[in-house]
Amino acid sequence: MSCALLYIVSPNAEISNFLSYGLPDNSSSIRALSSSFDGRIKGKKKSRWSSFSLNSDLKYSCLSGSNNAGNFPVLSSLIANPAGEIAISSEQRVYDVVLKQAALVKEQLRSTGQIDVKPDIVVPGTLSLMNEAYDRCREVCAEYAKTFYLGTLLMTPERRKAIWAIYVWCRRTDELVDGPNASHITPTALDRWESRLEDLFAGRPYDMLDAALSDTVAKFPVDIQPFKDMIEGMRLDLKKSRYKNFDELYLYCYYVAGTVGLMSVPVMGIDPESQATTESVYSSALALGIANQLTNILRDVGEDARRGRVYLPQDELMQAGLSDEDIFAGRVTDKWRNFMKKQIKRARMFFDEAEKGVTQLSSASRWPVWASLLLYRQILDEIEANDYNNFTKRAYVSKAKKIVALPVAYARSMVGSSRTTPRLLKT
Ligand SMILES: CC(C)=CCC/C(C)=C/CC/C(C)=C/CC/C(C)=C/COP(=O)(O)OP(=O)(O)O
Repeated sequence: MSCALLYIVSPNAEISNFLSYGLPDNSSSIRALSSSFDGRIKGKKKSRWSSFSLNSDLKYSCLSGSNNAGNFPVLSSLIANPAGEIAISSEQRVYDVVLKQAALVKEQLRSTGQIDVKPDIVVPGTLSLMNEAYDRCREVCAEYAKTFYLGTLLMTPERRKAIWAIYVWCRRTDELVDGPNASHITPTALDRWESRLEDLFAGRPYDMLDAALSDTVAKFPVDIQPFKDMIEGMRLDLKKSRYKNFDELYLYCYYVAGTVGLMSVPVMGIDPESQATTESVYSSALALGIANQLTNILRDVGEDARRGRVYLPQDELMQAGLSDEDIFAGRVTDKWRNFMKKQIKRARMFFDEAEKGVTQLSSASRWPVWASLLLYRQILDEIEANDYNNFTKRAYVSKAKKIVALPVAYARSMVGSSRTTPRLLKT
């Protein structure tokens, strides 16, 4: 979740060991993959926390619409399949998950009047073990997502620990298909990873890192669905390297990044005085995940192509007079620039959608989210500054720009939700 802020430095072997700690003997492929946390980061391999189509013009014209359930932009709620039948779009399907997550939070608000962290049930000896488990998560987060980690220090102790635990689980999941041993991963290994997830949600964690997440999900209204969906994204990545249209790419982006937004909101918390609906805050969180992923895809076009992957809507490429061959050849032409301009415009729309929700988060959670949003969005500016050469130039935000972004993010985080109608008075 924090990837937009990963200022990654030399990964450390000890931390790698945490990631493979306690894997079942029969899951040697998971063990091999999980234990290889380091390689990809140093070598800057393609990350899953990285990697979108829609009938382009239609997409933009629909963007200001809203569906009947909230302020979620209906980008493509109904789409026609090649046979001309109308099908439910990925966005609509994903929105159902958003509604479910929001309902869980509302349920808790109704019963307790606030989003409360359940107290620790202290069984002698277990508290220190749990502290140790969270401490390991903290170390991983501090090592791999330095700036985000600093941001989490502004959160309440319970929230920050929970964010670390979620971060570590996402990172481990990502490593299964993006780590150095990714070529050994099979759908069966992902199935095993999913049953481990179910176990930890049922209070039966397999290892210490799982134990921290198990504790987190018992304390916060976090649902299993986004976690399962992230694993689904990994399955998709194993079998798919082309996306027919934006609808398909949107679903992929939801799986691998939008899910992170949905996992984070129940922990980050919504400002008790927020006037926004819970659904709209979840929609913004989802939009931030999608925006980050689209940006990541646009930044990494060349790197992905070298792995035989094209995470761009094939129909839009075709409409622009481009093909996979143009991408593999890496030629920056006017056709490519025009295509890229549209893709960048779409990613920015998702960032705009995300912005609406940041101000609704609880005050202590806003700063890290603003910082990650501002920094990741700047990658799009850098792609433009590179004259759209994302084949051989990696767009990155300079240290100086990052440093400037932090106080800007801090200043924005001071602006919260409107104070007129406290959220508890809303239905
Ligand atoms: C906006 C509201 C209401 C809440 C915030 C909810 C959150 C935290 C959303 C963030 C979702 C997120 C960070 C998803 C990960 C997306 C992504 C593309 C990560 C990139 O990961 P890496 O590929 O490791 O990054 P780099 O390659 O840039 O290091």
